[in-house]
Amino acid sequence: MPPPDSVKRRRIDGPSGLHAEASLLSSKGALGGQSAFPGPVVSALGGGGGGGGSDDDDDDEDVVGPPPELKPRLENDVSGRLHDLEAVVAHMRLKNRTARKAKRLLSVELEQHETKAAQHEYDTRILEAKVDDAEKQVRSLKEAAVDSQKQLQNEKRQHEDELEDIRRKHKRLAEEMGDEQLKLRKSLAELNDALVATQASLQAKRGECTRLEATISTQASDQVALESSCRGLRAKVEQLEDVLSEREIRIAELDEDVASRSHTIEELEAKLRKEETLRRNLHNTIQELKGNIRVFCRVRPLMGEDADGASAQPIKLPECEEKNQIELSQTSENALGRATSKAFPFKFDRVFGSESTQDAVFEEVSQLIQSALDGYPVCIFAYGQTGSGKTHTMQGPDAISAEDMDAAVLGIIPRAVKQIYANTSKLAERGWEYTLEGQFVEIYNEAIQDLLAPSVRGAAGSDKQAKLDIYQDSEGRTRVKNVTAVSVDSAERVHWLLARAAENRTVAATNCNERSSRSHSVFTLYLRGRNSLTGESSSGVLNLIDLAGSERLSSSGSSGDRLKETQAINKSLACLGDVIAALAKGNRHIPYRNSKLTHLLQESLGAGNSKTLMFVCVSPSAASAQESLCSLQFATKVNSCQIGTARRQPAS
Ligand SMILES: Nc1ncnc2c1ncn2[C@@H]1O[C@H](COP(=O)(O)OP(=O)(O)OP(=O)(O)O)[C@@H](O)[C@H]1O
Repeated sequence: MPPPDSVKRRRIDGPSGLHAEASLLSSKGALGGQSAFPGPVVSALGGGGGGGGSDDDDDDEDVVGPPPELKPRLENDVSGRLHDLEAVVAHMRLKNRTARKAKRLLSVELEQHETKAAQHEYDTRILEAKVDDAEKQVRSLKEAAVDSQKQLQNEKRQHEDELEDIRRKHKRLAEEMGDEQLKLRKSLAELNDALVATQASLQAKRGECTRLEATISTQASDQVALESSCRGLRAKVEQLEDVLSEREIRIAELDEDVASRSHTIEELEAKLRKEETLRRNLHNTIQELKGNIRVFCRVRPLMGEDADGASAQPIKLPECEEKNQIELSQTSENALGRATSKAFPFKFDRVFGSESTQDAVFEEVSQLIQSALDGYPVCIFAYGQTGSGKTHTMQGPDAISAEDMDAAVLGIIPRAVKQIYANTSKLAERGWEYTLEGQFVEIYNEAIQDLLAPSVRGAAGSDKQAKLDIYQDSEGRTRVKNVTAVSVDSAERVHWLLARAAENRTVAATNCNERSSRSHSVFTLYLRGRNSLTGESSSGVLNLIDLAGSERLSSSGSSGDRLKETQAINKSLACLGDVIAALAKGNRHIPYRNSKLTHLLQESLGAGNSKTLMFVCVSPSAASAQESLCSLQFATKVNSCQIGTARRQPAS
C-alpha cells in the first residue's frame, strides 16, 4: 500500500524539517520556562521588534525578556507613566506572539509525529505481510526438504541395494573365475604330467623296442628248438588223453554209484520218518494201555520238626517189585481207652519213597511229556496237604530261579521244557518244526491271576490286573483272556519264567506250614509242530499244576481271610474230584464249570484224548497222618477212574 500524500510530502522535507522541529522544541523548552519569567528575555524584547510586531514574523527567533521595570514617577508625570505602560504592553505583545509561534510549531510537530506513526504502522503491516509470506515459504521449503530427504533416502537405499547386487555378482564372478582358474591350472598340471608320462613311456617303449628286437632274434633261434620239443610233447599229450578217457569212464561209474546211494539214503530217511510215526503211535498205545488217568504217590523226607517223631513213622512202603504200594497206619484209642493201630494199604501206578530223587521221578514222567510233543493234551497235577512236597516235585526247591542251580534238584517243569527242547532239535532233522508258547496262572479264591504279568499285586496285595476270564477260542479251545503268553524260545527261558511266577505267587502263612501256597498254579505249554517233509502236524498242550494245600478246615486252623481261602481251595479240589468221577462214570454232563480250575483244564482233562497224571504227595510225619490218609483216599478214587481212549489232537 503506498503511503498517504502528507507522509510523502513530509518525507521529502527530510532532515531539514526535522532539524526545524528540534529547534522549535528547544524554543518550546525555553518558552516552558516562561512562567519563571527570566528577566533578561524581557529586556532583549524591549530592544527588538517592540510590541507592535506582526504575528507572521515567525522566522525570527524571539527571545522574551523580563517585563520592564516600572520606575517611581511623580503623579503628574503622565507621559513617564504612559511610557512605562507602553513598554509593558509591548512586552506582553511579544510574549503573546512567541506563544502563538510555539503553538504552530508544536502543531507541525504533532502532525509530523502522526505521519510518522502512520508510516510506522504501514511499514509494520507490510513487514507482517512479508513475515507471513516468509513463514509460508519457510514451511513449504521445510516440507519440500522433508520430501526430498525421503526421496534421497529411497534413492540411497536403491543405490545401496544395487551396490550390494553388484558386489554379490562381483564376488560370484570372482569365485567362478577363481574356480575356472584352478581348473585350468589343474588341467594344465595334468597335461604337463601326461606329457611327462607320455615322454617317459615313449622312452620306455623305445627301450622295449630295442629289447624286443633282441628278443625276436633270440626267439627265432629258440623257435627252432621249441618246434622239435613240441613234437615230443604232442606225442606225450596223446598218451595222457588215453589215460583221461579211461578216468572219465571211471567217474561216470562212480556217479552212478553215488546216485544209487543217495536213493538208498532217501529211502532210509523215509523209512526213518515212517518209523518215527510208528514210534509215536506205539508210544501212545503204551500210554493208553497204562491208562489215561494215572496216579503216582510221593513221600517226602522227614524234615525239621517232623524228625522228632521219627520213631513212630506212620508210613511204610512194602517191599514189592512194582514199587506201587504204600501203607499208612493210624493209631487211635478204643472205647476202653486202649491204643489200637489200624493199617490202610494203598496201591497206585507208582510209589516213590522219601529217598527218591527228582531224576527218578522225572524218568517216569518223561513219557507223558513226549505225548504232549506228539500232539496230546497232558495234565500233571501235584495234590497233597501244605508242605507235603508238591512244589518241590513240580518245580524244585524254592530258589529255582537261579540258573546255575544244581540240575539234579530241578523239578518236573524245568526238566519237561529241557526234554522238549532236546527232542524238538532231534525231530528237526526229520522235518519237524515246533513253536512253544507258555503261560503261567494261579487260581486264588476262585479268581485267575497272571503270574507272568510284570506286577501282579500292589503293596497292599490289591489286584491290579486286567480281568482274566476263561473263553473258548475260534477252534473251540479253552483260553484265558488277557493272559501273558511267553514264547519259550530256549530251555533257559523257563528259569526266568519260574522266577517271575514265584515272585507273584500268593503265599500266606497258616498253622500247617511256615510257607504255604494258598492257590493253584497252572503252567501251560502249547506245542505246535509241523513236518514239512511228511505234511504231518500236531498240536499238544502240557499242563503242569501245583494244587493248593488240601488240608481240611479243622487242621489248617484258619479264620478270616485264611478261612475263605481254605474254603475256596477245598471247593475247587472237590470239583476236581467230581469231574474225574463224572468222567469215569461216563456221565453226559461233566461239571467242568463248577470251578475255575476244572473249567481252565476242560480241554486237557478227560476229553477223550487227554492224558492225566496225578502226584499225591504225602508227609511222612505222624502229625500229618490224618491229612495223608485223606490225600491217599482222594488219590485212590482218582486212580479207580478209567476215561475214554486218548486220541491225538490234529493241528488246526
Ligand atoms: N522229596 C523232597 N526232598 C527234599 N525236600 C523236599 C521234598 N519234598 C519237599 N521238600 C521240602 O519240603 C518243604 C515243603 O515242600 P513244598 O514247598 O514243595 O510243599 P508244598 O506241598 O508245595 O507246600 P505248599 O502247599 O505250601 O506249596 C520245602 O522246603 C521242600 O524243599
